Amino acid sequence: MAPENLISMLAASMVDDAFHQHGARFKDIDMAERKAEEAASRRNEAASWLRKTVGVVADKELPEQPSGEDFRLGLRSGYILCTAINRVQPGAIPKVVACPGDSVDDSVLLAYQYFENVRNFLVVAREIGVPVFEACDLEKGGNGARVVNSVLGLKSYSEWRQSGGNGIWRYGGNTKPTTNTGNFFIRKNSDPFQNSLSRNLSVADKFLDDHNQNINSSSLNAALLHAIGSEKNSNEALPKMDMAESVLEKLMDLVMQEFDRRVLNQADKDKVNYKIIAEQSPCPLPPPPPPKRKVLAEMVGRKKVEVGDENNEGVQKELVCRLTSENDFKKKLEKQSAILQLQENNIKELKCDLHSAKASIYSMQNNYSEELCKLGKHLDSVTRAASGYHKVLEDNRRLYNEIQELKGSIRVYCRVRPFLHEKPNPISTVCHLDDGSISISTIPSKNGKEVRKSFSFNKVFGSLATQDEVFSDTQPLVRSVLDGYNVCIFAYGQTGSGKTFTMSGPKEITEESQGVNYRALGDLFSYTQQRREAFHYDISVQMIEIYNEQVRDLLSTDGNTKKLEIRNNSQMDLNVPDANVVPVSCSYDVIQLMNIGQKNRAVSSTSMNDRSSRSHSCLTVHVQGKELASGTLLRGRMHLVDLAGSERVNKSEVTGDRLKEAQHINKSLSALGDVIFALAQKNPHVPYRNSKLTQLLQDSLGGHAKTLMFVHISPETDAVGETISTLKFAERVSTVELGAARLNKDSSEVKELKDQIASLEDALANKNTPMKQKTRIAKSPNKNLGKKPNQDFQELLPNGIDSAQSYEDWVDKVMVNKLESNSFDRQPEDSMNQTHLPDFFYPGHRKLYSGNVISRTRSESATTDDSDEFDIATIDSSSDNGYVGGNVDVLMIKKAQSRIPQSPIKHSVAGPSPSKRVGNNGSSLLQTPTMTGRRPPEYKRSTSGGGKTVSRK
Ligand SMILES: Nc1ncnc2c1ncn2[C@@H]1O[C@H](COP(=O)(O)OP(=O)(O)OP(=O)(O)O)[C@@H](O)[C@H]1O
Repeated sequence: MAPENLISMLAASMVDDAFHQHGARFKDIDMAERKAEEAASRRNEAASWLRKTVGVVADKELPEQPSGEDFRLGLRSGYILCTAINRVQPGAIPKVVACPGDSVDDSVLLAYQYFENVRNFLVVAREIGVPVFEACDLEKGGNGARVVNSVLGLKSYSEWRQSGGNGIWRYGGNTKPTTNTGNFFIRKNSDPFQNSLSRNLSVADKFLDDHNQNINSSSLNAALLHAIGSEKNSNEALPKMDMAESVLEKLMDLVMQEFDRRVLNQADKDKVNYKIIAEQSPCPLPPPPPPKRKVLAEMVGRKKVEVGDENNEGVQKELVCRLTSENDFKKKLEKQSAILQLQENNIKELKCDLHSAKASIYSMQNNYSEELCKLGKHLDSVTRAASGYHKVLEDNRRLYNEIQELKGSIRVYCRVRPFLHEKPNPISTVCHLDDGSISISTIPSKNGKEVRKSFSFNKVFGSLATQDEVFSDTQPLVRSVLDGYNVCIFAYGQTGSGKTFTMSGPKEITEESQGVNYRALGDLFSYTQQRREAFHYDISVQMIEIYNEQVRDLLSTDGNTKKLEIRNNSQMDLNVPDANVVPVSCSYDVIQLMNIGQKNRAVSSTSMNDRSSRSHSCLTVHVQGKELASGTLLRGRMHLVDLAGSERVNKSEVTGDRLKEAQHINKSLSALGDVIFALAQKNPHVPYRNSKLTQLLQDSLGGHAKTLMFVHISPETDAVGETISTLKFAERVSTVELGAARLNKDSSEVKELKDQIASLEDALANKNTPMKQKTRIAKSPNKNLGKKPNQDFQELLPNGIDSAQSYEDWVDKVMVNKLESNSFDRQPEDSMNQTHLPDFFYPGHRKLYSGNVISRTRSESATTDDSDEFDIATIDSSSDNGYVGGNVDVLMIKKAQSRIPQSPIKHSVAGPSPSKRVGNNGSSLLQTPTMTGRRPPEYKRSTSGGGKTVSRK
């Protein structure tokens, strides 16, 4: 083998050895830290040996584990070192200059003496074979490691001597004799690199030894010479140790080069590996460690400087650490790639799992969607069935309501007043109530058992019901006025039971406590606003009261309302052009008017109610709507009636005027009872005219109006008698069927015709032509189209009879005859002398509507006492000349009719019911005859001819 190859092989072998043996040992240990640790450990070892041997470590006391600087400076005087060597080898240094302590100045003299000590120590140490240092190493910035190394060498020597001094001592465990004074690379036995180096150096030593014996003949000689670059001197005999040093230096160079080359190769490989791993890694890897090339170059440079120094173990150690860390990094990378591989495998497995999970989810989804589909179908059928059921229910309700509508049943709402005076645990007679029924507990019967009576109504409101709740159930009825229906809402009940509260509100009215009257008008106005695009509405109101059987206009300032002027002058301020019918355009007007009306109403204090209404009040709202597109007219009228309360005079303890009022009230309510009774029994005769009240309500109770009664009861036990009778009465009212409500609708053509008739009528009147008796057979209802009722009626009058006169007399006659003949009617004693209801309560009131109206409703004609005298014919609403609208029964004179062929259709004849007929001037027929008290001589009732006729004398 060539010598250069041998040296290279030696270097490579050393590097291999170092990598192989100690690669894993320094895993994860930081090089600098490790170096520092080791240096500290060696220093501590040296310090502790000095402490043990000399007693002190330094010229002054040092901590247990001194720093490098402290340790080094502490030995500056050389005293401790010399003492230590004398202890190991007594008398080795005969003269040692003692350390003077802190008090002595560090003068030049002392420095010299110290130097002497140090020099003596180094000389002896060198003789013994202990590693030495430079004197300057004890100064600031000196190489402390060499000082420590020297002390530890001394320690080692001391131990060797103590153990008997067998063999040849050599620091580092080498058994080579210590006679040489050369520098050593040898380090502690524990140092890994040292082991490798030692082993390889042993090879070198052996080689050198061999070479020494046969220096000129062996090829190794050339290798060594080559290694030290002294080939030309190969024949010269070199001193063995000098040659060894040169060989070692060269060897170290080669080791470093080999090391550097390998590390650089490894760095390149790592770089490639890192790139591959980074590409495969699912998550970003930490950046690769910086290339070691520069560091190594530095190390190599440093090695060059330090080679030959016995303290270059730091560099060696550092190199080993570098190698180790590189190795660690490689292992780390391998480990990471193994982890990555593992993770890849795991991911593959997970992917498989995911696929299978997905597959099972898809199948589950399919199953579920099938199930859902089935459920959906099932649900669909159930929903259809349910909606069908609901529809059936709804239809039932609708049909029921329609039947009710068709029957025209009077709706009855019951309201229970709360207790007024707060008593602890008041006992209520109302033991149960729900939406449509109420049970009253009556006085215990003789056997002590509580008796309960139950009543059913359209709606029952408990004592906690608010005004708003009460109105909300009334609202649809109110709104139908705008559609052309006649509506009547009246409050009935015992005195103090809450009628006025429901209709108007409490004494101090707020928005919340407003009663039906205010709310109804407010609602009408807001509803007209909603419809303003399609309809134009005119709304007017009136307010009257029936007080002691007298009718008084609560908003009027003239006539029989003189008293009102005295009671309240405020209405003068209103500046209303027509006091009877007041056009209103907004809720504010209405509120003002109603407030005045309320104030004008007769109210007194009784023991039952401190603000007891002593009159029946009626607020009438007239509505005329015009459909803008077609010109069709809709007419509706609404009575809002607050009746005076019935009272037992002995209970209310009234006397004088109050008593008289109570009697009138009770009488009129009794008349109302009679009317209801007759209607409920479907009696042919209904005694409307027995009181002003029944006359007032005649349209609503007997016509085709929508009628609602609020029946009020008090909850107190002492009122149970009145409560029961009130509820019985209300129940009877609810059985009254008025027939379907009729729409008051005139098409524009009808209106035109009416206007024509009116003008013709005027022309006729102007001509003053004697009226011929004419009969007219209504072959069809349309025949009556455009006929004014008066015209019809005048057509029926005999020749030569003044129409107006005859008309009045005729009515009177009929009435008188009827009164005389029908003892069932309980006509009020003073009926003929009393003021009658103002004409605005009747259809065709001239102030509101164009054209005079002679009309009455079918029910009226069918059930009044006139019914047996007249044939009744029904005409279609389209031919209705009257305000009431719908079927209008007109009178037909049988005699006159006899000349005319009978129509197969039921005839409609001219002529109103006496109770409803109005004269040419539009005033109520009822008013005129009774006001005058005259009886019409021209007419008499005749039953000849077998039919229901009215004949002229
Ligand atoms: N639902 C109610 N909530 C609170 N207070 C009520 C209610 N109903 C009636 N009242 C009060 O009861 C008292 C009597 O009521 P109201 O004057 O309305 O009775 P009435 O039936 O009109 O009596 P009358 O027939 O004597 O005129 C009043 O003080 C009224 O405020």
